[in-house]
Amino acid sequence: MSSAPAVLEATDVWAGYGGPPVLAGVELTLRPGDAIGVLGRSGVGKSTLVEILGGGMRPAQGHVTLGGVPVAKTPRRKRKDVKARLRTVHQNGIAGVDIQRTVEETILDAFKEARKAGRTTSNDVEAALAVVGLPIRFVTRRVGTLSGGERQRIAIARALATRPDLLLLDEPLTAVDQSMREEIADDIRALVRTDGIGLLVASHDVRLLDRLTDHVLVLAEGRIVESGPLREVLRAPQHPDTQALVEALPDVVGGQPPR
Ligand SMILES: Nc1ncnc2c1ncn2[C@@H]1O[C@H](COP(=O)(O)OP(=O)(O)OP(=O)(O)O)[C@@H](O)[C@H]1O
Repeated sequence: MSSAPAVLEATDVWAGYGGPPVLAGVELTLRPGDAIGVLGRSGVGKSTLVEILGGGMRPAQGHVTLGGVPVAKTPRRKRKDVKARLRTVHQNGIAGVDIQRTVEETILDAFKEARKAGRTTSNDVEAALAVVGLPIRFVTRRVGTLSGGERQRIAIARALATRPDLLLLDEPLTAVDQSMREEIADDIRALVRTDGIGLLVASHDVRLLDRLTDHVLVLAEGRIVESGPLREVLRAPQHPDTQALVEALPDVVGGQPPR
């Protein structure tokens, strides 16, 4: 991981929905070009953490900063800047995109929005689509006619087109088949590395995290209980939740780690 100043910093983050806390003192730091995975049992709070890191939900306690600026308490005039520097792609892919727009318009809108916020972007729709393995013929398709997996890929292409400082992905590519998912993961990984984009991916999909990230955090009992390169964490799991996860993945620990 790099030693550059942090792009994202979460300090003592607590959150919940009225019952017991879901997050209870999460700490994490992400530097430009870092690609971090968040693993954890279903319902442990991965999506909640992504929401908080992206400024979509305020923590009950603690704070999150993007390049030193709080993501949740940003004054309205600065909100656009934060939005341009940080992109979140949710599980359901393309929420918030007009399904009547074509793929080309959707990507061009993202370029335009980023330039308005002072970002330098290309205007190359073909290159933006190529990162997620979609050929140029998709440009004329209306978003509403795309399959679930294609929508997820457009959502990621659109987020990356703006060249954010930070990209947050919550269970990306769930609707894309395994071999395609790995290819796309490799392309995204190469781009974030080249451009120094910080990447955080919450997922159950260990193979995806293996392709996409160089470090994982395990979330359990509201906190980060393990941290390290994925294969090391899976080879010597310390926490019962990580052990359970490994038991469900015999091929990963049985001498055949993910490729
Ligand atoms: N709006 C809400 N109101 C009440 N409880 C919620 C709400 N959203 C999430 N929760 C609860 O908070 C906990 C954490 O949910 P979250 O979606 O963050 O977990 P997750 O790790 O992303 O789960 P999964 O892997 O199944 O997607 C769960 O127990 C969930 O039921």
